[in-house]
Amino acid sequence: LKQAKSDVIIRAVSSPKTLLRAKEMQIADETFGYDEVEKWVEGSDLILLCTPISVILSTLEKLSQCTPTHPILVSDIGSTKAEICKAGAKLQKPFRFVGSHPMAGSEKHSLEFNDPSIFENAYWFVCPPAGMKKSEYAALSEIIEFVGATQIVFPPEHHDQTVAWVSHMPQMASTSLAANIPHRLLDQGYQHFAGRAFRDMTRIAASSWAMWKDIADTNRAEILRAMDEYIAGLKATRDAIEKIPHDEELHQIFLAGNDGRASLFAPGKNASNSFFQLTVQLKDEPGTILAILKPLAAAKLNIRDIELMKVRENIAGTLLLAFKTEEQAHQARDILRAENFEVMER
Ligand SMILES: NC(=O)c1ccc[n+]([C@@H]2O[C@H](COP(=O)([O-])OP(=O)(O)OC[C@H]3O[C@@H](n4cnc5c(N)ncnc54)[C@H](O)[C@@H]3O)[C@@H](O)[C@H]2O)c1
Ligand SMILES: O=C(O)C(=O)C[C@]1(C(=O)O)C=C[C@@H](O)C=C1
Repeated sequence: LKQAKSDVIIRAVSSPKTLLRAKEMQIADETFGYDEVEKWVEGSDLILLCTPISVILSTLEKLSQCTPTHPILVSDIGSTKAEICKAGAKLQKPFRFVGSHPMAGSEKHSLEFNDPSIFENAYWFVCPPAGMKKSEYAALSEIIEFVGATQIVFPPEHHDQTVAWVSHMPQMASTSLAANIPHRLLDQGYQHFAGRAFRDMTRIAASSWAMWKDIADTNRAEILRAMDEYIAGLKATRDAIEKIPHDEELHQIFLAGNDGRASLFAPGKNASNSFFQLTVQLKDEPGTILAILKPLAAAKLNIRDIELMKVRENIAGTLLLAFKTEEQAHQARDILRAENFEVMER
């Protein structure tokens, strides 16, 4: 943001350790401690609250005690919206509040894991109160656009119902899976035999309790509903397996699963831009990723997404590359094949 808009002043509010690091990384112009509320409120145009939800709620309470001298747009990135928007609506002028939530993140935290491309092509929910004009939250929309995300305007309750299914329940499923590896496996060290499926499904089990306890607390009913639906589906799959060799029921569940997964990538309502993907087998030697990226950069091919797909730790694995157009993907495929890489289209 600083590079694109030199007149923007970024004020960071955090712990002394994080503020020091933010200064070193040149991502903050001014720094403030948590308790210096009056100081960081006065003179700000936009305040974006990025703490755990309970702290967003208590900060909104603190803001309501402040009397800044000019208009301030307040927003947040909390993963649930109904309760936060209700609290935000209580802020008086010159504050105005609009809730928001980027659908992108990571199980990792701290500045060291910052990823400037994390919001690229992600959806970013915005929940304005009834009657608020677009122009009143333009500063937030500008940030969303700047980081390459797509703004989706949604009512807060509708947001919470939706993300309960597509984000919160999957977190609970992942956590439950990782929390329940039976001792008969752990005691023998057999968890190390886990393939990519188990590793993919449990990546977010490494997520922070500080973040998720507040999500569970502020979207309890919807998470319970989504989990009940998921558990019923899991039970139906279990029961279908019991009926083998009369396995038509399981077959139908697999077909429905194929369709559900494919629906994530299908064009249609709310579909994000589709991508053309390649997989490249990595060679087990130093600099292999650079050897792939360098000729693509030289050909000015813009990689829209990149993922290191490892089957196990400590092996070379596969690199997944995504391009915006089929033509770019084909050009990349030909360049890499000429460099003797094994490339497949997905
Ligand atoms: N991680 C994700 O995938 C993700 C995605 C979208 C939205 N969110 C939301 O973003 C918010 C932050 O999550 P995160 O993953 O960035 O967590 P994080 O742990 O990386 O960052 C939380 C920040 O809040 C600060 N903080 C913690 N307690 C505080 C307190 N008492 N007073 C002031 N500051 C405090 C921490 O110092 C840290 O800088 C949450 O509300 C979460 O729901 C997270
Ligand atoms: O680490 C991840 O990929 C996440 O799960 C991030 C994720 C999600 O995609 O569900 C989790 C919670 C947030 O509110 C938004 C994003």
